[in-house]
Amino acid sequence: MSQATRIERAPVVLKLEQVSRWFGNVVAVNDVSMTIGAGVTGLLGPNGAGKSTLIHMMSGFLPPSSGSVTVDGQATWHNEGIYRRIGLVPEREAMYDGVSGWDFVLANARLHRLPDPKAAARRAIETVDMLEASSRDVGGYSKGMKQRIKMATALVHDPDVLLLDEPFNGMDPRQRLQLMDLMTELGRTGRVVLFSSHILEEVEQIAGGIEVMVAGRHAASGDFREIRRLMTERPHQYTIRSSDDRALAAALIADGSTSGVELGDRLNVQATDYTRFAHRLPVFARERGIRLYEVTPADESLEKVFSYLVNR
Ligand SMILES: Nc1ncnc2c1ncn2[C@@H]1O[C@H](COP(=O)(O)OP(=O)(O)OP(=O)(O)O)[C@@H](O)[C@H]1O
Repeated sequence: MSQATRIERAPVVLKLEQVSRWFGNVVAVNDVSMTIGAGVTGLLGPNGAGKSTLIHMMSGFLPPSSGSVTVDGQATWHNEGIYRRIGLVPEREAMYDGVSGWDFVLANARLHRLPDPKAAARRAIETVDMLEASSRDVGGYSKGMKQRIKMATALVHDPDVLLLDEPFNGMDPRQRLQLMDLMTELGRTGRVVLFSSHILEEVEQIAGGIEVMVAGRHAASGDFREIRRLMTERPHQYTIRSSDDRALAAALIADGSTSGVELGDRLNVQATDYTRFAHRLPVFARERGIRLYEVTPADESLEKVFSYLVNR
């Protein structure tokens, strides 16, 4: 992706004060207060934690049941002036297959009543490096390409606040890196860039600060290293696929960084010392000529860590 516009702007503040939102009897967001400033912030939490609900309220598409969500002191809900300052990349795809990427972004530029919608659409599409493919129909795009066109749509009016719901879903490693660079650049130019994820490692790579949600509640906030340290004190579970799971399991069990391994379709490992495990695993594999195909943090373990944060 090409570099985002470098225009510096006055730092923006997105503020939530005692925000709750319920759907019938379900409390999706429960008394959440947070202040998010310029830069990249990760909104982290297990499935169903309330991340999407929070993002919808931040974007002004959903009213809080109680409390307030403001950008620079102005409520986001039902506020047209604020809509012009916010860009949203929703988790779900709300795109028409028979429409080209170009038309999709242009339609949004027109909805924002931009003075030169074509120039704005072109700039946004260039930013996400999709100019060449933009004349093709969205139906033929890969998941990653759709994600980039959604991003162009959110950027077309050059918003101060960019909200992204699980933006890395379905992206290959190269696309992930490109998006991470773009988000970092946007954050550096004074914008609020907030993205949700349930994957800790993703957030770790780009977020300056993090906000952790668990079961609708605000569980932790602020410095990533501090929260990470709390998390590393708990055992982490990983699922591994390799060319020789059995030999890898034997090596790991002999090492002090794991407290348990389970050999089935895949190799499940419980790492007690995360740093040592992350360092030793590739070394073991290389020494034994084993190829590592996949190392994935298992979600349940993160959920345990999250609930640990809430209950501490
Ligand atoms: N429109 C709705 N009607 C009823 N319940 C809802 C609605 N939207 C969300 N919920 C409920 O609110 C809770 C929080 O959901 P939300 O989608 O905000 O979580 P999330 O952290 O984004 O999860 P995920 O990572 O799975 O998207 C869940 O229990 C969900 O079932």
